[in-house]
Amino acid sequence: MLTAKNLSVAGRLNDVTSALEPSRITAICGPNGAGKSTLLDLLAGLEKPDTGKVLLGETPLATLSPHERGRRLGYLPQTAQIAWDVPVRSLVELGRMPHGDNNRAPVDDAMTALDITALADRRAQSLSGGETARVLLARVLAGEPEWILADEPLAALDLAHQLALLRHLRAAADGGTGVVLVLHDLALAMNHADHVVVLDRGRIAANGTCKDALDTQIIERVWKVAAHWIGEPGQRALVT
Ligand SMILES: Nc1ncnc2c1ncn2[C@@H]1O[C@H](COP(=O)(O)OP(=O)(O)OP(=O)(O)O)[C@@H](O)[C@H]1O
Repeated sequence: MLTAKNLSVAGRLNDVTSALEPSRITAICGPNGAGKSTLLDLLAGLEKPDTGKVLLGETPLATLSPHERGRRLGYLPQTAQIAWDVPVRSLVELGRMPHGDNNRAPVDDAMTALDITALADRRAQSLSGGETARVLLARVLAGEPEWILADEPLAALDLAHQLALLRHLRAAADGGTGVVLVLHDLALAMNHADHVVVLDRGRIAANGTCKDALDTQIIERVWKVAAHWIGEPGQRALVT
């Protein structure tokens, strides 16, 4: 369990308490500025709350060494950039750094899952935006973290790569990994998450199953948009 207990950060998160379960995909949704990235940064231990704490199991995240945090939590920021112009494969291999090994299998698996094997020898800074996003995600997956914390991981991906990544994340969740995704696309959250946390102005506005948390009344209250869902479960579309 990854627990955010009574967190607050001045002006950004105001008393957020939420528990995230392993073996499922949790979507964090909410309007611009609601505090989604702030919450993810706190869950990843990259930012310290003014009050409250984050627990990984029973252990306060703040007491873990950066090394252990890096091994257990795989984090992909919203505006991920590649600082070093190394070959793509070397960049993905950096995902193994917290383990101190050069285990090839998880690196190969991650590169296959993100369809970047053909890019292995390309210089990282020569890639397109979507290719860059896939490479950085592969680095996270190569670390085989207990938790994947990703801020808008699907935003730069084309449809086929979105679906491939979602299949991979589902397989990871089925294997016990906790997957936490910040998503703006409410239909992706509705169709692919198991659980949704809706943030509104730094507070939790809804926390439950996709159907409950993304109920049209909540969408109207939080996003100020009148909308309705159409289609079958798993294939729903939001019509405004
Ligand atoms: N380092 C910071 N210092 C002060 N305020 C910040 C900082 N980073 C973000 N904020 C503010 O905190 C609020 C929440 O920001 P956050 O990035 O968590 O929102 P978000 O829900 O991820 O938004 P978006 O959908 O636009 O990415 C915003 O009003 C933002 O301007």
